[in-house]
Formats: sequence, structure tokens, C-alpha cells
Amino acid sequence: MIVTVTPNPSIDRTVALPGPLTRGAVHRVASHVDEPGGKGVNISRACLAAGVPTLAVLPAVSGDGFVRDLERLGVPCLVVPHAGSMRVNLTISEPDGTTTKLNAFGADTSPDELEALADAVLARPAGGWAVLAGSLPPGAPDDWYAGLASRLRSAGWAVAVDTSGAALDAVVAALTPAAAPSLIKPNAEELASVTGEDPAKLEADPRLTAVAAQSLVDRGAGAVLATLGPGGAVLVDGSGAWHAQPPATRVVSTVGAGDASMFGYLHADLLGLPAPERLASAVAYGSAAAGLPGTTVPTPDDVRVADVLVRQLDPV
Ligand SMILES: Nc1ncnc2c1ncn2[C@@H]1O[C@H](COP(=O)(O)OP(=O)(O)O)[C@@H](O)[C@H]1O
Ligand SMILES: O=P(O)(O)OC[C@H]1O[C@](O)(COP(=O)(O)O)[C@@H](O)[C@@H]1O
Repeated sequence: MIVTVTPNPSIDRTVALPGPLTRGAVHRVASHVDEPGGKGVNISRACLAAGVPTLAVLPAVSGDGFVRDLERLGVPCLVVPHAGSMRVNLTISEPDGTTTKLNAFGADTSPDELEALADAVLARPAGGWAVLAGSLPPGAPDDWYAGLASRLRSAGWAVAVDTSGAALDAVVAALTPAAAPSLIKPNAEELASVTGEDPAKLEADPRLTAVAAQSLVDRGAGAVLATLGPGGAVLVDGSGAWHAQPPATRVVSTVGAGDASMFGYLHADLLGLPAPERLASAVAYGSAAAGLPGTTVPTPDDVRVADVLVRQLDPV
């Protein structure tokens, strides 16, 4: 079971351009599509495609188009009543795969709404993974994920966190072996921001990434899956460090690649696979997502795990 919590979901609007984007110019779009998105929502959609039981917990105006779209897709969801309108995150997709994202803040949340989101998971019998994912909406305290991760761990959940900025800083500041997330999934920029490294150097150097990731494991994180875009990903846990190189990929849209890699990791974990195979699954899913348009979620048929090259890194 994978329960996802997305406190700041989004309508993902993708406009595909017939040629390169020129700043300041008027463009005619080749196509456009709206999809229900946000990090946990995408992970629940990947669960559905792979037959993994899931529940997507999110705030929304009940019965609005976003919820109807999720229901139409068949995504099991628990919707906490929300007063504001759903944000729209805009992706501009160019024919060479260049992806430009403009992410909105989202509508204000309230303490009641946040507690209802937390209760929705805490009221369930613990089992499997709880995934806390995406930015926090305006009005949420920066340490909301850190506090919820600790409560969920105490209740017996395995907890995965994928966030950025002040919310990620707070998760890292609160790391202790007893209350830390079981998995943190930063990309190079996010890992750099909490370790003081240079993101470009991390992307180019899996060994340096492993050292940065190990510093979070040393402070209590169960494992760190550091994704490096075209450079694949590095996994560090208490037992070792590995790097995985993706298969050759014709990139169409990288939106949702990180969410797909989180799903690939969790799916392999639920199957009881060892660390190198969890990493291979993460990278195969991420790269499959990068080869699909918009926020399209990969299905198991899209994924080429056998083409991912995994190597163990020397002890950090
Ligand atoms: N240009 C690319 N080519 C091949 N695979 C990619 C590319 N960009 C992303 N991926 C795959 O998606 C995963 C997640 O991408 P990344 O950009 O690091 O995450 P995020 O979306 O969280 O920033 C990578 O580990 C990789 O497997
Ligand atoms: O909450 P944030 O950080 O604004 O991110 C939300 C956006 O990220 C996505 O979940 C995609 O994330 P990834 O590209 O990192 O997988 C989109 O669906 C959504 O628009």
C-alpha cells in the first residue's frame, strides 16, 4: 500500500510548441492538455497503472473538475475540503525535449485543513509507505512535513519525503534516527541546497553525490535517493552506495520524472527487492516518464529496468 499526501496539488497544464521558445515572442501552440498533478497525485497514478494499492490524500473543492478527473482515471482518493481554487502549473514543452515549468504558489491552507490531511493518514492502520510530497501551500508551517513524518514513523509507517526549499530544510534540521523519514528523494539542486554543495558538481559526479547523501543518512535518514536528471540517480542507505545510469532516452517532457522515480523505488521495495534493484527500478521509471509527454505517468510496459546500469560505489 502506498498512501500519498499532496497538500499542494496542481492542475498540470502542458503546452507543446511546434518550435523553440523565444522569450518575448508570440507563439502558436501545437497542442495543450490539462492533467491532475502534484507529486503525490502522480505517484498514486503510477500505483494505479502498476496495480499497487494506493490512496491519494489531498485538499480540493469536493466535486470540482480536478476531483472528477481523478475519479474518472480511477485513482482512489480522500479529499479534504478546501476553500481556495486549484493552482495551475504551466509546462512549456519544446520539440527537443526542453521543459520549462512555471509553478504557482497555490491557495492558502489553514491549520484545520492541515490537521485533516494528517488525520486522514494517521487514522488508517499503519502498513506500507506514506509519501509526503511536493511544496507546502501558503499558510503551512515550514516544519509541517517534518512533524508529520515523525508522527507517522511513531505510528509504524515507512515514510518517504520529496520536497524542496524551507520544507526540506526543516525535514533535514529535524533528522534524528528515531523520527527521520525512511527515504528522502532530493534532486541535485535540493541535495545541494541542504548540504552546501554545488548542484552542477553533484549532477556530474555520483561519488560527490554519494558523500552528500551519506551526510543525511549519518544524521538519521533511512535512505537517500538522489536523482540527477540525465545522470541517473544515486542511492545511499545504511548498507552501501550505488549509482544507476539511465538507458538512452529520447526526452519529451521531464515533468513527473522525479515522481515516477520515487514510485519505481517504492514499488521495488514493496516487492522485497534489494537496494541495487530498487535503484534500477527508480531510474527506469524516471527515464520512462522523461520519454512521455506532459505529466504522463509510465506504465510497467514503458519501463526498461534491464537497460539501467547499476554499479556499487566505494564506501563513503
Ligand atoms: N534527460 C533525461 N534523460 C534520461 N532520464 C532522465 C532525464 N531527466 C530525468 N530523467 C530520469 O528521471 C529521474 C528523475 O529526474 P530528476 O530531474 O532528477 O528529478 P526531479 O523531477 O525530481 O527534478 C532521473 O533519475 C532519471 O532516471
Ligand atoms: O509542489 P511543487 O514543488 O510545486 O511541484 C508540483 C509539480 O511537480 C510535479 O509533481 C512534477 O514533479 P517532478 O517533475 O519533480 O516529478 C507536477 O505534477 C507538479 O506540477
